[in-house]
Amino acid sequence: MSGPSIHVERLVFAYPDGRQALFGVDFTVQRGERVALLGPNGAGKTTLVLHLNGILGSVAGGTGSGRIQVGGTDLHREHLPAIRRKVGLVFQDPDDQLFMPTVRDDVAFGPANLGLRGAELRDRVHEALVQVGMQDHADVAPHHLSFGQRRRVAVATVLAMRPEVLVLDEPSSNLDPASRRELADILSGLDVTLLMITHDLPYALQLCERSLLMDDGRIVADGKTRDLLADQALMAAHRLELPYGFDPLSVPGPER
Ligand SMILES: Nc1ncnc2c1ncn2[C@@H]1O[C@H](COP(=O)(O)OP(=O)(O)OP(=O)(O)O)[C@@H](O)[C@H]1O
Repeated sequence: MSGPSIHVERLVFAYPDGRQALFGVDFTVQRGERVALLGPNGAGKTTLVLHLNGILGSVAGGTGSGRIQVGGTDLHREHLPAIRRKVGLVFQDPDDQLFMPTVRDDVAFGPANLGLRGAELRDRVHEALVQVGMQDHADVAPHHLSFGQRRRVAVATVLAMRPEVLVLDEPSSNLDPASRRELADILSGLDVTLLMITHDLPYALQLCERSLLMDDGRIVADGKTRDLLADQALMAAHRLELPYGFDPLSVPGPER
């Protein structure tokens, strides 16, 4: 299926304390695209993604204006349950998402709330755990897993809702190189639209053909990740730094 998956138009937002975080954000992400959201601390990245399923915005405090559509549905108060099924958020800290006695219970929580029961629920949970390679850990308590495994289970809790859009906040943070690579393989194999906040620029290059660069509540660049990272003036102007010796032009990008 093609067509826009996320469409944001003239999005403006100020927190209840008056702090303006978004100053008119416009972008569209097509279905199945993988897009990195880059930018320095305080650029507005989290504020933007929290709008995508109505956690923030005029519906939930603060003042704002603009238009958000997910899968062609306008984000209005009356569509919030539908939008929240379409947009799955994976937070930076998996422990914010895991609170049940076992991995299976955590992954079942969302679909059970949707009304799934019995074999249908079991199949849904198994499918999500297979997607992240954690099917052999279904009966384990999440706090007995490694951080990398907990992050994969957090992704599974969201995938079990069969979202159209998967939004990840810093998916590679605190992962060792092997876990980082395993997660990249999992994410690149998913059939979803993916929007990923990251300060890990090589990870953005590896996973996302396209990047949006935010600063001061605005999108200041939108293009191929490789081109953005190779633009030294752009990078310096927005306080982004590649690891020492890393040449974005010498690394193969995502195969799509
Ligand atoms: N709950 C809040 N109340 C008031 N201001 C906030 C709140 N959360 C964020 N802000 C402000 O909004 C602006 C954007 O913050 P945001 O967290 O969206 O940036 P970010 O790009 O995600 O940063 P980081 O990379 O550090 O996570 C900042 O100036 C921040 O101080």
